[in-house]
Amino acid sequence: MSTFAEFGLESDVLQAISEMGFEEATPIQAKAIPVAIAGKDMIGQAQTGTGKTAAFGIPLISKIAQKEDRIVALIMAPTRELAIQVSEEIEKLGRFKGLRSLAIYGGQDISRQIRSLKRKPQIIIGTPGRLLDHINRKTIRLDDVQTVVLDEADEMLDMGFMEDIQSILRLVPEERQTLLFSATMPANIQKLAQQFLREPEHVKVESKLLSAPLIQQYYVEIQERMKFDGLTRLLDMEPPELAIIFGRTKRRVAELSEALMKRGYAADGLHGDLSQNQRDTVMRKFRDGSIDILVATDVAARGLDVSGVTHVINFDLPQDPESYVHRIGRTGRAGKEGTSWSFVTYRETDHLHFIERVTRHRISKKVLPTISEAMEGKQKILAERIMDTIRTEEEVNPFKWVASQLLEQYDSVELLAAAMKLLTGDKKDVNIELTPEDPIRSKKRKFEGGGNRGGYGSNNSGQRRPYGSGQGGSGGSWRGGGQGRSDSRGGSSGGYNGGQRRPYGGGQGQSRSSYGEGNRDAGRGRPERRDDYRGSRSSSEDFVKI
Ligand SMILES: Nc1ncnc2c1ncn2[C@@H]1O[C@H](COP(=O)(O)OP(=O)(O)OP(=O)(O)O)[C@@H](O)[C@H]1O
Ligand SMILES: [Mg+2]
Repeated sequence: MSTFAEFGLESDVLQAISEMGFEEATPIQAKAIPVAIAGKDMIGQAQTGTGKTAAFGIPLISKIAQKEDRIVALIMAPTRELAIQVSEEIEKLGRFKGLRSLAIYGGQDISRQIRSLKRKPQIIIGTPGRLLDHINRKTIRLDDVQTVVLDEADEMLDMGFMEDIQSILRLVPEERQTLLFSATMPANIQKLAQQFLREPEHVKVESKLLSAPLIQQYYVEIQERMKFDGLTRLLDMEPPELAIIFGRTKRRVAELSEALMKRGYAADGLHGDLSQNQRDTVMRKFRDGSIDILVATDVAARGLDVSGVTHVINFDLPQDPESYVHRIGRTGRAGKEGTSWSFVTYRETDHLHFIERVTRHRISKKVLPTISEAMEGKQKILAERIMDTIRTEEEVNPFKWVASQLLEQYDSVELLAAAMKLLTGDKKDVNIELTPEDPIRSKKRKFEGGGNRGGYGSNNSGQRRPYGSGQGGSGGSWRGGGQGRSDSRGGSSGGYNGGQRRPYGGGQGQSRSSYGEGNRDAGRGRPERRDDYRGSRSSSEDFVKI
C-alpha cells in the first residue's frame, strides 16, 4: 500500500491527486511511478481499470517545469474518445501546476486545433493519424519533446498505426523518456520497443488470482431472434446504473440503439460511421447520465473509463478473447463491482468455451428472467422510486389537490396502478425488427495451434514461467471513488485485488490495413473491427488482461 506522498511528489501534484479522490496508489501506480520518475524507459502492463493513465500521467506532470512554453510531452492513444479522456485526466493532474494540455484527433476541425496550439500547450495527447498531419503541416514540432507515452500500444498497431507511430517517434529527439503501455506483448510490440525504447524496465502487475474478482461474468444461451426480447427483460429485471451494450457491426449498433429508444429506454449508439460531433454528444450524454445505455461497437472496448458503468452486455459475442476482456473491463473499475452478460447462440457455445479457456475464467450460465419476473422487477423498482418521491414533501405537495380530487372518483389501487403504468414509460407494443447477425465461428484451431498455452505465461525476455508465480501484485487495498470524485453512482465496493495477467495462447493475425482512429468502415453490415483476423500470432508473448 503506498500513499502518493511517498513518491516525493511536489505539493501541486499531490493536491491535484487528492482532489481527484485518489487516496492510495493502485498496484501499477505503486510500481510504475518510481520507475518513471527515475527517468527510465518503461513497458507497463496491468489489468483493466486499475489506473494506468495516472501511472504515466503523474510522473509526466511532475517532470514538466511550470514556465515551459514548448511541447515537451507527447501521448499517443488509439481512438478519439480515448485521446479526449486521457487529456481530461492529464488536465486534472496538472491543474494546480497550471500546465496546458491539448487533445488532437481526427474528425475535429483542424484550423480550430491550430488555433488551440497557439496557446502553447506543453502536453499533446493525440491519435497518430492526426498528429502526423499536424507534423507535416509544421503546426506541431517535436524537437523539444522529452517524454513520449504510447497508451494501448497493441491496439494502435492492430489498427494499422505502426508506420505512423514509427514516423512520429523518429522525429522525437533520441534523448527522451519513452513509456509504453500495452495489454499484450506480441512480436510487433516487442519490435517497436526494441527500436524505440532504451533498456526499458518491464513493469507488470500480476496476481495469483485466476479470476477478475470484481466482475461477475454470466452468459445466457439464446436464439438470435430472441436477443432483443431477452435484453429488455434483463434491463427491466436488473436495471443498470449505466450499461454498455456491445454489438458486432455498425448496422447492429444503429438498429439496436434505435430499437431501445423506441421502447422507451434512455439509450444511444456509438460507432465509427457517426460524425465526430455526434460521437462527442453521445459520450457526453452517457457521462452526464442523460442516457444510461450506450450501445457500441468495439470502438468503445478499449480504455474508456466512465464511472457508474455497472453492466456490460455482449449482445453479440466478440470475435476474440482479448476483445472480450477489454469489453467487460469497462465495468468493475477502480475498485468497484460490475456485472457482465454475454448472449450466446447455440452455434457459438464452442466459441464461448474458447474464450473461457483463453481468459482462464469460467463464465457462469444463467437463465433469462421470465416475462413476469422482469415485470415484477420493474415494478419493484418503480415502487421504490415512488416511495423515495413521497419523502420529498415539497415536490409532492403541488400534486396533492388533483390527487384528492381523483380519489373521490376512483378506487385508490386503480389510480395508483394507472399512474405506475404511465411511469414505466413502457412501449412494449412497438414492433422491433433487427437484422440477424451470423453466428461467430470459433477460431480455436487457429488460435490454439502451436502457441504457448496451458498454464504458462512468458515475460518479455522470452523466458517462460509458470502462470501465477509472478512477483508481487496480490495488491494492497485501494478504494476507488473516494470523496471528491465527481460520481456518486454505483456502490463503491471492497478493496482492490491486485492486477493479474494470464497467458493468452495464440492470437489474432496482424494483416490489418490502416484505418483511422476507430473509424474504418468495413461496410455497414460487417464488423467494425477485430473480426477480420486471418492468421494467428505465433508468439507466445501474448497476454490478455483480466
Ligand atoms: N489511485 C487511485 N485511486 C482511486 N481511483 C483511481 C486511482 N487511480 C486511478 N483511479 C481511477 O480509476 C479509473 C480507471 O483508471 P484508468 O482509466 O487509468 O484505468 P486503465 O488501467 O487505464 O484501464 P484500461 O486498461 O481499461 O485502459 C479512473 O476513473 C481513475 O480516475
Ligand atoms: Mg487506459
